[in-house]
Amino acid sequence: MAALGGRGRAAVGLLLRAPGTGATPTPGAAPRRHRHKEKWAATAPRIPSTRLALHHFDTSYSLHLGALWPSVRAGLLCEQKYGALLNNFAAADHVPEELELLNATDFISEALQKVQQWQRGAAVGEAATGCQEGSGEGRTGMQAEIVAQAEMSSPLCTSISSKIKCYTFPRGDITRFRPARPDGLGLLDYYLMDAASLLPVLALDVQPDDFVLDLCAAPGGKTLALLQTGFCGHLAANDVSVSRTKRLYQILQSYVPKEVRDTVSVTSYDGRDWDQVKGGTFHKVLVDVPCTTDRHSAMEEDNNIFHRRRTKERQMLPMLQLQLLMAGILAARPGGAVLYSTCSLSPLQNECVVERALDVAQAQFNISIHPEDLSHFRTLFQDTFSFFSECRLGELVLPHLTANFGPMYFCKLRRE
Ligand SMILES: C[S@@+](CC[C@H](N)C(=O)[O-])C[C@H]1O[C@@H](n2cnc3c(N)ncnc32)[C@H](O)[C@@H]1O
Repeated sequence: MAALGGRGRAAVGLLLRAPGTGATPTPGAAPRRHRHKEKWAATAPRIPSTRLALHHFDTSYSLHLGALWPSVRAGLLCEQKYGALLNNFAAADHVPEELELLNATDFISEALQKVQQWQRGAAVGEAATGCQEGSGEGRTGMQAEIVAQAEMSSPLCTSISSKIKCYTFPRGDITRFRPARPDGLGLLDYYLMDAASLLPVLALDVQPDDFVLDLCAAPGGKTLALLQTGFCGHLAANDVSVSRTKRLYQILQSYVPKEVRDTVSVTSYDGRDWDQVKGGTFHKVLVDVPCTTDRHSAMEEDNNIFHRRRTKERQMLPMLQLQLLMAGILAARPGGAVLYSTCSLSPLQNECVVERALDVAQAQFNISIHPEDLSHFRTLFQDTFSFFSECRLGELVLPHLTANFGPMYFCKLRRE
């Protein structure tokens, strides 16, 4: 594979000059190279990266999220909540019962049941009022609401893979899951992850025999979830980091039987060059990009992208994200879907990257892309997650003390 100069990368370089794609300056920004400043820098007390991150978030997110920011901030600074993704490949039939005894529920099947109830409620209401289908005449306010909910949620109901099961504790319940256990063959019974990370996988809506590309796959939580659908005809899992790719191998080894692992190809390419290998071939592409990982940046000094030494890398993130998204778009076949996701609240890394990709795809490649409406996710999963209702494009899960998942941004694009 060529190291540089993929079609997407060059085109993005030409078009990415607009203001607003760079990260905002923070107190951590590198000083200009003057002798006296270097001397000062060597003796100045080191500001923790977590503090720099919080300062940056306070400045930009208070503007973006307004009155919601203090609550989201508290969520970021408190213990994260997990979900237990059941491993369908393990012999673990007893696990659902064990988890339900603890008061955990599978939030996906619960949401599907809710839609079915709404649909039944809507049908009964229509019958009772003799209201003509689609006309809406004669509905009470309550009936109209039920019908609206049923209609909004039905696209998801038909598309969601009910094979993915993920248990979470109810809002406000901060019980922790026990560590995963092996079955008789050594496969672990569940995978603990941020339950909001499953939403991009559900939105991708993998269908039987789909060719799926996971462009930034390591350490592999979403790869594992994609495999739980049982639908991937072939799964290409790629990540540029060799060390993180090893972690992906370990997860596959611990959760997936050999015959299924054999349908997965793991590579360590720079994802920006992917179109030079296998352009236009995938039905579904997941582009889960590197980002400011806001929760980690607010809490952990280790490997923190707000460290002064990483200022340039951080400022270049939106460019890298755009290049990766473009590579994902070029890897999708016409009619295929691309799912872009981050674990950041930053609109510069979220909506702005998607909007720019739509422009680049049209202007440089004559490819039309349509963002798909995922607002029914908000209706369906409102009991489990707190959503931001004002994204220009895509959906955003906000951390909240009673449902401390996310942040998770996801946006689905359809290639024409
Ligand atoms: C948010 S993480 C992915 C998490 C993963 N999808 C999961 O669910 O476990 C982003 C990943 O992008 C990878 N990455 C960074 N730059 C990349 C590039 N140019 N090409 C491919 N992967 C890249 C990083 O190594 C990192 O593992």
